[in-house]
Amino acid sequence: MVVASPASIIGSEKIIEDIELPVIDVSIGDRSELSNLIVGACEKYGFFKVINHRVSNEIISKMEQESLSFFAKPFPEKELAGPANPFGYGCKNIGFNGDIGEVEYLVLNSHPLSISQRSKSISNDPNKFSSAVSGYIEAVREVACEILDLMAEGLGVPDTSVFSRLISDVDSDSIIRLNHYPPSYSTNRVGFGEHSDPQILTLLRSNDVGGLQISLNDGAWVPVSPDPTGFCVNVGDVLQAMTNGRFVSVRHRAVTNSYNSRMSMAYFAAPPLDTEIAALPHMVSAARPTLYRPFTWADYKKAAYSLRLGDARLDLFRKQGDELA
Ligand SMILES: C=C1C[C@]23C[C@@]1(O)CC[C@H]2[C@@]12CC[C@H](O)[C@@](C)(C(=O)O1)[C@H]2[C@@H]3C(=O)O
Ligand SMILES: O=C(O)CCC(=O)C(=O)O
Ligand SMILES: [Fe+2]
Repeated sequence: MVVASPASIIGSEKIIEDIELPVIDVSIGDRSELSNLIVGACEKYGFFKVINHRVSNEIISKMEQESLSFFAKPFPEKELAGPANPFGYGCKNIGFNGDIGEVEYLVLNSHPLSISQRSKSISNDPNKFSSAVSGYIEAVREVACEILDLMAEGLGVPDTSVFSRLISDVDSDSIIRLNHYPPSYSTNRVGFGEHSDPQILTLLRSNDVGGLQISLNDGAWVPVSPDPTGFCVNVGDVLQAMTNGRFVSVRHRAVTNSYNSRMSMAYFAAPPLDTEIAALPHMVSAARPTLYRPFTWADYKKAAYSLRLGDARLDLFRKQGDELA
């Protein structure tokens, strides 16, 4: 039996308020400047904010409205869309290994057919729900593809669609997660504990209530100021492996706000299950040998789901001593 540990109270950790995280205006015309800014942010923080993207307000507010309506339902009705195994509605329990947090959520596979089937247990107007979710996914996927192409260009990789091809594949294993963190009234609490995202890239949009924090290497936490008009973008473990550690899959967490509800929606861009993940040849040299053994996305997902939220999954695939050649 797995015993859940209580969601912790935010206490004595070091919180650094005065670091300016990179904000990237993707509407600027100069592609080479844009790709250099993105590469710099991914190397230093594994994280940046995107503004002036092309996802319309209409698409975002339709999605937000559906999310609000779902979380506003009485608990027994929401439970009909659960349990999250891993898709569906979950409350407080995260994953299968005893992690808990002050959050309720809905995780959906990104395929329109799967959304449409599941929407029957989620919404009183399933067609409206599935059209809002599919429209949102299509629009954020386009932004994600554009960002991934700019990354490849900035890294000098000859095949500039090497990353975006994986997430635009019809069999891509991308998912969407809607999170709702109710106010905690007294002390701030951990809503979604420290972790890295397993996939290639995450695009997260939230309402105007803060809570997201990213971890610096020394254990200090940097709060990310909320901006409902932009996206927070972070590198996932697969992109760290494909760039041979040049980009970092940043550890992050979400804490509750004392007075207001935080709502976030995260799109996790992933490759098809049978994709073999290995460092791109361009990222490997004598001075920078391959860090990870090749694995398929299916292998990686299996490992991720067998571990706790905060475990360093990628370390399982790290080459040791004489394997480093
Ligand atoms: C504890 C877990 C929840 C998670 C699967 C895992 O075993 C480890 C990774 C977790 C995570 C983090 C990013 C995403 O929110 C998520 C959907 C994912 O792909 O990996 C969650 C998983 C989950 O909640 O099912
Ligand atoms: O809600 C947030 O700000 C973070 C959520 C998150 O990290 C996740 O869903 O993986
Ligand atoms: Fe995350």
